[in-house]
Amino acid sequence: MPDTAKPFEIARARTLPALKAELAALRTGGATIGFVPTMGALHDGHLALVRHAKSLCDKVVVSIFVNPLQFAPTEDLDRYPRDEAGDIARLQSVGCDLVYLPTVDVLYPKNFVSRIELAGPALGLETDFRPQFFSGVATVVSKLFNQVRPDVAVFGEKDFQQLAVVRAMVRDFDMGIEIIGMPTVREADGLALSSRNAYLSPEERAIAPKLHQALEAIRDGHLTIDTAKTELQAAGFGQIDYIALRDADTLGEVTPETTSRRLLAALWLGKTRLIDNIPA
Ligand SMILES: Nc1ncnc2c1ncn2[C@@H]1O[C@H](COP(=O)(O)OP(=O)(O)OP(=O)(O)O)[C@@H](O)[C@H]1O
Ligand SMILES: CC(C)(CO)[C@@H](O)C(=O)[O-]
Ligand code: BAL
Repeated sequence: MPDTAKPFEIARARTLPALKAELAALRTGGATIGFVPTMGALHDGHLALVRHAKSLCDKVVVSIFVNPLQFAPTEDLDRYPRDEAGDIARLQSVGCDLVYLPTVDVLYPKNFVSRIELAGPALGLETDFRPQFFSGVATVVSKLFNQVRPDVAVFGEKDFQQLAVVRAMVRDFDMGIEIIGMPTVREADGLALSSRNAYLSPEERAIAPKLHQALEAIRDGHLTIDTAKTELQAAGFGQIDYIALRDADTLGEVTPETTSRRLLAALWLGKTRLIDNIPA
C-alpha cells in the first residue's frame, strides 16, 4: 500500500502578503484564531501558552520576532538567543497551525514613524530601568494584532507588568481581542523558565532559584524586602533593580482599595537580568 500520509507541516509566513494568505486559509469556515506573540528560543513556558490557545480557539498562530524597538542600545538585542529550526519543531509538536516570522523590514519599513505610549500600569518598575521597553512592546504588539487579527491572545504572567500593559492598550484602543494571562511555568527548583536563562553559567544557574525562594519568603512573612535584598546579594546576585509589592490590578502602590497584591522583582545575576513575580 503506498504511503500517502504526509507528516503535518506547520505553515510559515515571513511577509505580510504570505501571512494574509495563510490566515485566509486558516479562517475557512469561520475558525477562531488564537495568537501567541514571542521572541523565539521557545521553552515549555511558551508551549504552555500555545497549548492553552489551542484549547480556546480552532487555530493557533505564533509569531517569532526579536523586536529591536523594546531593546535599549546597551541591551542584548544582538546576543538574544535564536533557534528558528528548533522553535518550528517545538511548535509543530504542540499543534501550532501557523508561525509568523517577520523580518525587521516587514514590521518597521523605512517610513515607519509611530509609537504607542502608555501611562498607568506602564509607569515604574520595568520602566524605571528600561524606559523604552513598554513603548516598544505596545507598538509591536499592536502591529502584530492588526496583522493577525486574532480573537484571543495569550501572554505569560512571568512578564506580569507587560500583561497589564497589553490589557490596558487593548481596552483603551477598543481592539476587541480577549487577553488571557497564563501562570508562570517553572523549573522543578522554582526558577521561572525564560529564554535568557540560557545566558546563565552553571554556577549562576545554581544560585538563580534563590530569587523565587526569596519572593516566597517575603510573601510568607519570613523576610522583609530589605533583608531579602541583603540575602540575595550575599548569595551572589548583583544589582537589584526592584523588589516591590504592588496592587495587582493597577501595578501602582498598594492602597486600602487594593483587592489583590503582587510581589514583583527584577535583578541581575552576572550579565543576566532575571525577572519574576508571585501573588502576595
Ligand atoms: N516561564 C514562563 N511561563 C509562562 N509564560 C512565559 C514564561 N516565559 C515567558 N513566557 C511568556 O511567553 C511570551 C513570550 O515571551 P518571550 O519570548 O519574551 O520569552 P521569555 O522566556 O520571557 O524571554 P526573556 O528571556 O526575553 O524574558 C510572553 O507572553 C511571556 O510572558
Ligand atoms: C510580547 C513580546 C513578544 C513583544 O515583543 C515580547 O515582549 C515577549 O516575548 O514577551
Ligand atoms: N519577555 C520580555 C521581553 C524582553 O525582555 O524584552
